[in-house]
Amino acid sequence: MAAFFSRSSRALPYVTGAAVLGAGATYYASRPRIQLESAQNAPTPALSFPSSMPFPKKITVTDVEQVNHDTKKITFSLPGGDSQVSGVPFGSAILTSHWPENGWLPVFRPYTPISAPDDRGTLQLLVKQYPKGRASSHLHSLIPGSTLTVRGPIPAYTWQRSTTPRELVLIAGGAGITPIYSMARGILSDPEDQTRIQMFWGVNSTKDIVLGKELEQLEQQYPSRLRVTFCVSGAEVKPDAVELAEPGRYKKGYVSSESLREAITRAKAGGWGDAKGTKVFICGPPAMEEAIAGKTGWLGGEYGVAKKEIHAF
Ligand SMILES: Cc1cc2nc3c(=O)[nH]c(=O)nc-3n(C[C@H](O)[C@H](O)[C@H](O)COP(=O)(O)OP(=O)(O)OC[C@H]3O[C@@H](n4cnc5c(N)ncnc54)[C@H](O)[C@@H]3O)c2cc1C
Repeated sequence: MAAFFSRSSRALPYVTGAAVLGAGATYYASRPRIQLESAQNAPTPALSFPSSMPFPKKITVTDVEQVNHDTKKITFSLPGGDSQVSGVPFGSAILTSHWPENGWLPVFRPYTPISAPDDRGTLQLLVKQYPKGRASSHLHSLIPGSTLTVRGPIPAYTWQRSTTPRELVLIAGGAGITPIYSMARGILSDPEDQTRIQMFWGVNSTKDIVLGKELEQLEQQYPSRLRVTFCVSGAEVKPDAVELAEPGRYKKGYVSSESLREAITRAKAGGWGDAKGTKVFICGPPAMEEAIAGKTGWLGGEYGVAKKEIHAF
C-alpha cells in the first residue's frame, strides 16, 4: 500500500476501480466479525467495499476536540445511527472527499479511523492539520452538524489471529500513529489472539503524543501483550521520564537502532512474526521509514529482516 507520508500524491489511485476491485477478495477474507447481540438488532456496516466506492456516504460531525496545537479528534455519527457500525476493519482507511471553494476537482484523501470497527453509530478520526493542507484544513473547519462525504474502506493488511504466542514490532512516526494504533487495538481486543506487541512511536515533542492516554489504557488492560516506548526527538522531553519516573518508556531522540535492538532480541526469543510471517509494521515519514525499513535500513541490514516481513502502510 502507499506509504502513509507520501499520501497526497497517492490518494487519487484509491478511487480507481481496478486497484480497489483487485484487493476486494483480500478485504472480504479479513473483515472483522461483528458481534451480534441478537439476530434482530444486528448492526449493518455503514461502509462496505466495493459498493461504498462508487456510492459514498455522508457522515455527520457530532463532536470536535482540539487535542493539541495541530490535531483534532473529530467524532461523526453514521447515517444509520446505532443500527450501524462503520464497517472499517482495523488498520484500514476511509477516503474522504470535498469540493474546495472555486475548485475544479474534488479533493480525495485517506484517513484511518481511530474508533473500533464495531463501535455502534459512530466513527472517529484524528486529523493533523498541515499548513495550507487542503483536506486537513477542510476537516479542521468542520463543526457539529457539518457533514463529510466518505468512501471505503480502503483494503489494507489482512490480519490473521494467532492462538499461540507471537511477537510483533510496530513502529510509528508522528501522525503515522493512526493505523498503528488501530492495528494494535484490533489485535489486542481479540481475546483469542495471543499476539504480543512492542510499539515504538517517534514524535518531535511530547505535545505530539495525541493518543497517549488511549495507549496507556491499552497497556493497563493488556499488560503482558503491549509495551509502548515513546521516542521524543525535540528538545522538550518529558521531565525526568527517562531517568526516574518511567524508565524505558520515554527515550530521547529518534526511533534508533539501539532502541530497536532490545525489542528485536525480545521478539526473537518469543516467536517473532505473525501467522503470515510479518514481523514489523511501520508507518512514518519517508526519512524514518527509509532509515529503518529501506533498502539500506537497519531492519534489513543489522537485523536480517526481509522486505516481505515488513508491512509499511
Ligand atoms: C492510508 C492513509 C491513512 C491516513 N490516515 C491519516 C489519519 O488518520 N490522520 C491524518 O491526519 N492523516 C492521515 N493520512 C494523511 C492524509 O491522507 C493527508 O495526506 C494529510 O491530511 C495531508 O493532506 P492535505 O490535503 O491536508 O495536504 P495537501 O494539500 O496534500 O498538502 C499541503 C501541504 O502540506 C504538506 N504535507 C502534506 N502531507 C504532509 C505530511 N504527511 N508531512 C509533511 N507535510 C505534508 C504538503 O507538502 C503541502 O505543502 C493518511 C494517509 C494515508 C495514505
